[in-house]
Amino acid sequence: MSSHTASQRYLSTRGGSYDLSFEEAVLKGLASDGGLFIPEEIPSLPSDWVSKWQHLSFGELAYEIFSLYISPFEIPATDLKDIIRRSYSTFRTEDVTPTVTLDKDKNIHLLELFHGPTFAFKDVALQFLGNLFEYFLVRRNQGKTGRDREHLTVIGATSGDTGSAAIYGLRGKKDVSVFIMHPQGKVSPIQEAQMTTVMDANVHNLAVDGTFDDCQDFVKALFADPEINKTHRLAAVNSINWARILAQITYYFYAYFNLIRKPSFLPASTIRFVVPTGNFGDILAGYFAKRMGLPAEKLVIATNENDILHRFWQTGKYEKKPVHGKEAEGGIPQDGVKVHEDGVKETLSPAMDILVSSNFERLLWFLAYEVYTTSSDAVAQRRSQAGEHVRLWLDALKAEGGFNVDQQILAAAKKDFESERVSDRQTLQTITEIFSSPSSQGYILDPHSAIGITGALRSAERATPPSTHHISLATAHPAKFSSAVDMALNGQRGYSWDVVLPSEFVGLEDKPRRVSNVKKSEGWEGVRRVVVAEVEAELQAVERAGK
Ligand SMILES: Cc1ncc(COP(=O)(O)O)c(C=O)c1O
Ligand SMILES: N[C@@H](CCOP(=O)(O)O)C(=O)O
Repeated sequence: MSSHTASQRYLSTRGGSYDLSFEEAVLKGLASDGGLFIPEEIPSLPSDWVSKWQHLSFGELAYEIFSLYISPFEIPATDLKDIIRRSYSTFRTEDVTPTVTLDKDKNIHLLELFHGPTFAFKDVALQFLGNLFEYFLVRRNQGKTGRDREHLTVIGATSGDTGSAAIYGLRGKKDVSVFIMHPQGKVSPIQEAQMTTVMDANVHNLAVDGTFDDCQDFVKALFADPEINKTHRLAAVNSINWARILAQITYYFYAYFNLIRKPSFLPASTIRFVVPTGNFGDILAGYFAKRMGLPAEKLVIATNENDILHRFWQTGKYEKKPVHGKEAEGGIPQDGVKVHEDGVKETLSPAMDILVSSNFERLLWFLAYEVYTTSSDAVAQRRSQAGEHVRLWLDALKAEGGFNVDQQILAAAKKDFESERVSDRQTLQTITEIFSSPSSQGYILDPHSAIGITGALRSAERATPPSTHHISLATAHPAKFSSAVDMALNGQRGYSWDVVLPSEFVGLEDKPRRVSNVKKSEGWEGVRRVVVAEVEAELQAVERAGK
């Protein structure tokens, strides 16, 4: 009997690697052919999943879901349970990801994902990933000393939230150095302070004078570089890492169970999840949940004015197209709004200022598999055919800045997803309206979560049957984005910034910081130089300290 089921083995979306274990997929992060890892098969739920799972705690539910993707021969049940317990014990609420109802009449609910250490949804996955890295390293390094020990060099790109969540998940961990690139001046002041005030020796912040996409390109270039891969074991914390997606599946199920317990949820009710989307990681976890059997009628992608995904769902064309300030919907605040040469627009929801969404590649693989392969072919052949389609699309994106899919692929994408594009003007309006609405009682949304709620309200307008419930994902705490929140709420009765600010953030911006600057013009080779030098210095310091 095989020790791994198909859902516990991993392949690359570009067809270059297959039959990898969960540990290999997680530690490699990105496949050597440039593809992303996905399980060879999406597991189905046990037939009694509702009765068996509906009263489980968040951690217990996570264990049931993770076990479908991780063989117990790789991580024994007791160890996996312990990793999960430690990962979610750092959250400020026992519920981990509670759901609140914002509008009873319209059945709009908010899934709050910001109760972890850095106040953003990334903590759900990165607390887990940090402990997972540690677990694998302890196991691999047993009995080894000095330079014989395996050392992970974690490289990440952030538009603000992944960086802080990764740093908090990995700070102080043995045998791991973590390098986080952020676009200089384009993350919020609190996000920047969260990252750069962490003084643990294994944490390295790099400020790049470019956009998030530049940082993400540097990460991918480093993973593809044979030179650094010879000397360093690189690992990914971005949602290119499969464990990030896996960990995010849990809250879709958890929210579902919370919802079906509500008296307003009737047997005939349907559910839509609305997800503020940038890199397509969060919503991809919803897609996995849906494919596993979670009864979600649709997943609604809500983008800001960086709307490559929305345009794809409208036209079937995935294209990096410059967004011109004057053309942008809503038109405010236009003065001083920067549109970068590559087309990324600086919006009030900066964590979603992303042009190319990494995880879209994972969805493309499943669409190609569904549309272009037939069940009469051998499974291995079907997988490699799907990989070949993905490779061609991604090559065209690189060479020509975009690609078109045919109507069949677009129709398959529309089966599970809808999309909405939300302007800055609308984002502010939603924050104001929700705050002043009697039904939501002064609730303060952060701008990303406001994009989700705007999408939910629009979807509710057209959703049939009328008993549709919308669960919109609240991806960050409002205190992380003071300028947008202030812009929307200043002067509103009952609003004061002091009420928003958690004690954890008080004084954070005055603490000493450590960050190195990297010029975009130095390219990924410039980043490589910094990484190599700083890892070496760190290892020498560990040796000197005799640890
Ligand atoms: C606050 C916030 N909301 C939404 C997103 C978009 O999530 P995803 O990139 O998984 O689509 C991000 C960043 O990724 C974020 O930091
Ligand atoms: N919004 C993200 C961008 C990186 O996305 P990831 O989910 O792939 O890590 C951020 O906050 O850094």
